[in-house]
Amino acid sequence: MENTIEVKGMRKVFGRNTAIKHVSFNVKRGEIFGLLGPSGSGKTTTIKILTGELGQTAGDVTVLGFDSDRFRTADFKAQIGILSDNSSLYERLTVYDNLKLFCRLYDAPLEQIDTMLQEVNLQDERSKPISKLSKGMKQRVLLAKALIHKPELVFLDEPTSALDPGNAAQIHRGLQKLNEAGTTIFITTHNMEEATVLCDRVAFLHNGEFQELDSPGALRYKYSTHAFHVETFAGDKLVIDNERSNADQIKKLIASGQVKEMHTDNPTLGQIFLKVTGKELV
Ligand SMILES: Nc1ncnc2c1ncn2[C@@H]1O[C@H](COP(=O)(O)OP(=O)(O)OP(=O)(O)O)[C@@H](O)[C@H]1O
Repeated sequence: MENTIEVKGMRKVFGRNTAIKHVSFNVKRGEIFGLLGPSGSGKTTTIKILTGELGQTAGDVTVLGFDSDRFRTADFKAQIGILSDNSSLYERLTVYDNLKLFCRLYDAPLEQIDTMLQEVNLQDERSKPISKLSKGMKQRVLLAKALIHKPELVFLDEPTSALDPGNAAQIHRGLQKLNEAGTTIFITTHNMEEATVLCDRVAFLHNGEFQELDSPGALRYKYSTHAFHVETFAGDKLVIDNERSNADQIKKLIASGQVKEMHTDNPTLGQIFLKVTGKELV
């Protein structure tokens, strides 16, 4: 199976509100796929459809070879992990006991618990009840819960939104490791840096449709003016088009030893999103 997720003409209507107008895409096996969009653009709705929590109004949705009418089966659930707003924990039980429960539920070996606690940097909290944890710590337990049964495909809805940069970076490293081991990851985020660092491909969701779908690098190249921005030690700032006819000028500048900084102007994903949709990604 080349594609882990296949979506054709997906549409979702809530009463008079069309949350997803018409969306088609594939997620390749082993890929980290990022869905980017501002609040209310339909990211959570998309994850809910792909995980069987909501039915689509129209369109064909296949995940891990299962058609959407089989998303509620235990077989399907055993192969996916989900971290979303709806994920919950038993507040009075300890971190360890929570994860033990989920291990039992999914028939996962208990040894997985300590490995997972290490991955999410919560070894010291293993005997604390959930009610005594910070929001960021709870989020990390939820992540451990989503991954405890080693699912083939993981859906992460804004996984690092409650985390400080240090913990977010650690989670990113953990997700990269997980992905290197073969897990496909579908992630939604507002965080452009997160998307740039983590995702093989990203889609921009706006007004219920995809506006762009490509790798962060390809999008940054596509929206670049390809000009060199040069700053000299004397404080002069030059913009030189990346043209063969400017090669001599660039050569001379470098030879003069006066170049303090030189870079191309590849825009950030946030800037591209704003350009494409006219909206900030917040
Ligand atoms: N159960 C529901 N009933 C009615 N409308 C809904 C329901 N769930 C979502 N919507 C609407 O669908 C649209 C998309 O919402 P969704 O939660 O998918 O956005 P989102 O991109 O995940 O936003 P956020 O980043 O704020 O979580 C919104 O207009 C929302 O009000």
